[in-house]
Amino acid sequence: MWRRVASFSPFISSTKSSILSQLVPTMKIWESFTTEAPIPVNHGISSKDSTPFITFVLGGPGSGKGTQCAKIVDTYGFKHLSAGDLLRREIARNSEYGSTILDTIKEGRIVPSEVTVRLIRREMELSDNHKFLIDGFPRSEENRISFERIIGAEPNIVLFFDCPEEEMVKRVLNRNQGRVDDNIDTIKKRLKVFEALNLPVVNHYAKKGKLHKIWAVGAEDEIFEQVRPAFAGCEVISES
Ligand SMILES: Nc1ncnc2c1ncn2[C@@H]1O[C@H](COP(=O)(O)OP(=O)(O)OP(=O)(O)O)[C@@H](O)[C@H]1O
Ligand SMILES: O=c1ccn([C@@H]2O[C@H](COP(=O)(O)O)[C@@H](O)[C@H]2O)c(=O)[nH]1
Ligand SMILES: [Mg+2]
Repeated sequence: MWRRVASFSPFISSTKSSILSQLVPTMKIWESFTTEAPIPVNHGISSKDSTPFITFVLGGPGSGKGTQCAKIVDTYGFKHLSAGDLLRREIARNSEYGSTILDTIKEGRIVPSEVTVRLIRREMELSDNHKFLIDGFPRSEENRISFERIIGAEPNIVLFFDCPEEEMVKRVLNRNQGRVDDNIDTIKKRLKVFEALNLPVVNHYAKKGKLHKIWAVGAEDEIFEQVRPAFAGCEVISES
């Protein structure tokens, strides 16, 4: 059943246009990152034996995407690619643009699409698996369009974990994984960005009949029971 995406948030006061203007750092900062090894347009990943089977996993901060992805990996054998983890890895390995990515994450903004898609594409190319769970991406229409242009593929399935804001805030503040963005100031910013930009992506895939909306409140196993039907056509590798 469809539920209304959380709105009238106590944290969300800015208009969409003011959010949009704050989202990405000036492109100049990223110019050399994205041009030093250009991503061929329409490159695709056609060198792999199998056509990729792509699942996008959407939902607000703390909605439980990572938690449910672990179950999907165990049960259906997907390769989990968390866009946030790939960006955090760039920070951890002190890559040339790690500090700019760090600043963007601290501000709860969105890293330019070409940077993120390039990281995702690299992981897809390196993987022997052809079933991918892309977690926390695309966060905006611009992200979505960039992925489809650069990878040359659309997702087969899109999961959307729908969770009330109060619950998301509570979970993120209790997460205790030492993430630089798990603090109330950054959470407010992340929620504003999510509210402003997520819905068009969700609507796009709903119109295409690819969206599986999941009520993300309750026990983790109960939530996974709502996830299973989305993968009805996939082989079960382990009953969990
Ligand atoms: N159904 C649930 N009920 C209560 N807590 C949960 C549930 N699912 C996950 N959690 C907890 O909430 C926190 C956030 O979960 P998780 O990291 O999976 O969210 P996420 O959507 O990946 O967040 P982010 O977008 O910030 O990466 C974790 O501490 C996790 O253990
Ligand atoms: O596609 C993406 C994914 C993530 N980010 C940035 O990383 C943080 C954390 O992401 P999580 O999915 O919660 O791990 C997010 O707030 C963004 O700042 C991004 O820019 N693009
Ligand atoms: Mg996560």
